[in-house]
Amino acid sequence: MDFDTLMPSSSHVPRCFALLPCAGSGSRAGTAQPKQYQPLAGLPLVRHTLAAFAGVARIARVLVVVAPGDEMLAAHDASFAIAPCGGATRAESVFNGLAALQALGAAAHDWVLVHDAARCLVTPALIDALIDACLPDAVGGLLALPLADTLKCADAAGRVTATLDRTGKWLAQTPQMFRLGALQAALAAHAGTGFAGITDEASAMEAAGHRPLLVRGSAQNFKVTYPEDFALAEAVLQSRERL
Ligand SMILES: Nc1ccn([C@@H]2O[C@H](COP(=O)(O)OP(=O)(O)OP(=O)(O)O)[C@@H](O)[C@H]2O)c(=O)n1
Ligand SMILES: C[C@](O)(CO)[C@H](O)COP(=O)(O)O
Repeated sequence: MDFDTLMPSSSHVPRCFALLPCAGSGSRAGTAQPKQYQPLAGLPLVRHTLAAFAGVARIARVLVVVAPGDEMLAAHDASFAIAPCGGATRAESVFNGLAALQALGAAAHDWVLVHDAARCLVTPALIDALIDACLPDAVGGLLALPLADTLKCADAAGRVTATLDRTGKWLAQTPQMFRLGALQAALAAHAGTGFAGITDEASAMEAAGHRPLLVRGSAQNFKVTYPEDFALAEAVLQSRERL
């Protein structure tokens, strides 16, 4: 175990923790190693994600969930903790990570910001905007973007069957910020089905009857998923260095 000890909250003021699921295989990325470790602007991709969270003063601790046996981040500094408890799905990795956060001293009333390790272009400003919007909220919420394009429905042959009304439709991003205890309970309800249909934290919270807050994210906060995404992510990082 690579857990650092964290003192339990000495007051009732909820703290903010970050939980980075980093245990995927990156099968759509076409890289030899999991995409989160692919070099990007001179650093493993996940290091850019970690750098963004390191720039947010209100984050008490960052926990990275990796696959069992994954040593890629083993030689790390004390700026984050690692839990080798990744599961078969993203939701299972998050669920296991929440228990690891509790073992580090996080409490049920603390906030958890769950963020894809693969969204390496998130910025401190975006994370702060989510925290600002969610701290006063009873439920919590997520970064997301209103659909910018016309939305089509397809058949199995790849032909359009309908054009859907995009009014009120958003693309979910991360971070997604909820109280640790509420998120844990919401996810636990799906453990028996292998978290079927739970593709993000908000979907678990919605299924539990909550209505998460949508906070406008950024097109730059995309998830590196396909081979062509690496060059785009690198170009964005390099453009920021020039600023
Ligand atoms: N069992 C899993 C699956 C995914 N993830 C993490 O969840 C994030 C978002 O998932 P996605 O982009 O779908 O990553 P992969 O599952 O790795 O990609 P693919 O579906 O292409 O295999 C990534 O940071 C990934 O490492 C995880 O921690 N545990
Ligand atoms: C959580 C997420 O980033 C929201 O868009 C996304 O759903 C994760 O990717 P996956 O392909 O569903 O694992």
